[in-house]
Amino acid sequence: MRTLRDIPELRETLGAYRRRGQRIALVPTMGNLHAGHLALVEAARRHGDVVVATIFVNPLQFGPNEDLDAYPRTMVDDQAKLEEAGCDLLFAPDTAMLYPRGMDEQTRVCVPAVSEGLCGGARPGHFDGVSTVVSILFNLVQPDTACFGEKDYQQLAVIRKLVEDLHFPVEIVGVPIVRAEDGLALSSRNGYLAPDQRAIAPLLYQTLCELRDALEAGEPVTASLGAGLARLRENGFEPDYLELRGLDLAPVDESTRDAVLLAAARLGPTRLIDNLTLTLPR
Ligand SMILES: Nc1ncnc2c1ncn2[C@@H]1O[C@H](COP(=O)(O)OP(=O)(O)OP(=O)(O)O)[C@@H](O)[C@H]1O
Ligand SMILES: CC(C)(CO)[C@@H](O)C(=O)[O-]
Ligand code: BAL
Repeated sequence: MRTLRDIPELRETLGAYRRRGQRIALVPTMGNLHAGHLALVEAARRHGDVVVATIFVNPLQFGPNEDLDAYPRTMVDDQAKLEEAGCDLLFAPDTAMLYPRGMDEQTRVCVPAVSEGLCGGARPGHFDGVSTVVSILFNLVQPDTACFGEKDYQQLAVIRKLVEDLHFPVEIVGVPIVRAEDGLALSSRNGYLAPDQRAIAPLLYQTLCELRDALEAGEPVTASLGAGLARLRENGFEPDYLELRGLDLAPVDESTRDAVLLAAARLGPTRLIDNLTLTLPR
């Protein structure tokens, strides 16, 4: 696996693949790779002849009081994991390579409506940062396919709309959430959890599972969500949100059947997100 850090070299290398008629599958990440990321690489291998991963901790999607500086950077480990997983090329630019004018002057992409509320409400500007960097990566790599995790459910919805609205010729593949044995969704930020917090963390997923069972059995939505929030708070979580939405993230109404429970909650300084789909009874 080759690691490239600059744009001209990336374009030249990808041009050669394209001239040979090879399909390119992209896996964008922020690094500190775990089995969730490697599931994206596996999906990419099924969808393309050449797998290109990117590692870039994107300052544009972090708020002023978020963990940009603390975010784990583990390049040597990540390269070994990608190589082992069958990735062909890693693009790992620095900030000046992607944003040569600096943050303030950077042209931005905004995907309205679907970026609002949920994580977009708790992290203002976050999805503009994601949409901007993903647009840049799509323009640089020009992939046939790009793989994203369903753990970041709203992000996936934002990217699907971005691709439609800006007519990117890229097929978006959503990859199911990879979990630890106790149910906790794998995430780089799990590494911030102290042992006592790590022991409590699976309760987020357990709460979603219990809520799913209650809602599928016809329990009332508002009261069930209220009980879920109370359970999280009693156990030391500070929830940002716990919501039931349609699969397209529209609010639910009497006609909604397929739906998704979405949650974000902080345990100390660590922000965890998770989601679970379900079918509401008639
Ligand atoms: N457990 C997981 N299962 C499936 N996909 C995942 C999982 N964790 C992350 N991904 C996906 O990997 C891609 C890169 O995510 P990222 O590098 O931010 O990892 P992360 O572990 O989610 O980190 P963070 O803690 O910052 O949320 C995204 O498409 C994300 O949805
Ligand atoms: C898609 C992404 C790589 C853009 O920085 C990031 O938001 C992530 O890791 O999910
Ligand atoms: N996994 C999405 C990237 C972020 O939280 O900034």
